[in-house]
Amino acid sequence: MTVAVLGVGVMGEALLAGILQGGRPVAEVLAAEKRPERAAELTERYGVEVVGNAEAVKRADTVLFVVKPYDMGPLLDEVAASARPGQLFVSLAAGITTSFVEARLPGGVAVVRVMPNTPALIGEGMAAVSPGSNAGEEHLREAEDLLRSTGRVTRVPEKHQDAVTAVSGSGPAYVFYVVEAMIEAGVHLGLTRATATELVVQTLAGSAALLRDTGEHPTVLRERVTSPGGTTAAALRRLDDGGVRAAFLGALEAARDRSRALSSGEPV
Ligand SMILES: NC(=O)C1=CN([C@@H]2O[C@H](COP(=O)(O)OP(=O)(O)OC[C@H]3O[C@@H](n4cnc5c(N)ncnc54)[C@H](O)[C@@H]3O)[C@@H](O)[C@H]2O)C=CC1
Ligand SMILES: O=C(O)[C@@H]1CCC=N1
Repeated sequence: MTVAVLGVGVMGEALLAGILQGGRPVAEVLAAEKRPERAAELTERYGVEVVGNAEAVKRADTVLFVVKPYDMGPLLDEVAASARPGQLFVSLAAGITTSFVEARLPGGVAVVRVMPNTPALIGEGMAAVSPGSNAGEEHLREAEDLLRSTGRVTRVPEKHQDAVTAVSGSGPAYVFYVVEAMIEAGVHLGLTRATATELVVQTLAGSAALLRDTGEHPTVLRERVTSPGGTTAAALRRLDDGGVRAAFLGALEAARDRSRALSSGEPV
C-alpha cells in the first residue's frame, strides 16, 4: 500500500512526518516536490524517495495533494493520464471542491477532501474530511487513518468545508494573533518581553488543556475566572466595548467567503 504526498511544504511535511511516525515503512511512502532543494532536504530528513508527480501517481495507491489551491488545476492536468480506477485521491487544498478534482481525473476515481491545520506538525492537528461522489466508507476510513497520524479527525458534509476552513483551518492564526496582542499588552504594562511571553504561552497552553481535559463549557470556565467587581470583569467589559466578539464573527465570515472564492478559481 503506497502513499504519495504531492507538494511537501508546511502541511505536506506535517503529513509525511505523521505518516512515517505512525509506523508506515518509508519504502511505502513517496514524495513529489517542485523545489529541488526542498526535495533534497526531505530525502535527507526522512529517507523518503522523491520522484516526479506523474511517477508518484503511477506507483501510489493513495495520492495526497498538498499544493496551494491555485496549483491544483495544473497539477491535476499533469497527473490525470497516470491515474487509474481503484486509487484514492485526497486533496488538502483550501476551497478546492471534490467535483473540481473529479472533473480533472479519470471517471469513477475516489476523491476525499480534507481541511487540516498546522498543529498537525506536532500531532495535535484538527482535520475534517468529506467524501466526493465516488468515495465510499473504505475511502473515508483510509483518509481518516492517514490524517489521524497528525491529530484528530472528524467528518463533515462538503457544504460545511468553507466554514471548517474559517474555524479550524485558519484558526491557529487567530490564536497566535491574540497571543501577540497579549504579549504586547504585557510589555506595555512594564513586563519584560521574555516574562510576558512565558506568562501568555503557558496561560494559553493551560487554558487549552483545561478546556479539553474537563470538557466544561467555555462560559463556565470563563465565569470561574471572573470575580464579581474584579479585574477580569473590567477587562472583558473593554473587550466587549471594542467589539471583539463581533469582529470574530466578521473575520470568520471573511475567511468562509474567501474559501468559497478559491473554489471558483478566483486569482490571488
Ligand atoms: N498552512 C496551513 O495552515 C494550511 C494549509 N492548507 C492547505 O494546504 C495546502 C498546502 O499549503 P502549505 O503547505 O501551507 O503551502 P506550502 O507553500 O508550504 O507548500 C506547498 C508545496 O507544494 C510545492 N509545489 C507547488 N506546486 C507543485 C507541483 N506542481 N508539484 C509538486 N510540488 C509542488 C511547493 O514547492 C511547496 O513546497 C494549500 O492548498 C492550503 O490551502 C490547509 C489548511 C491549513
Ligand atoms: O490561509 C489559507 O488559505 C490556508 C487555508 C487554511 C489555513 N491556511
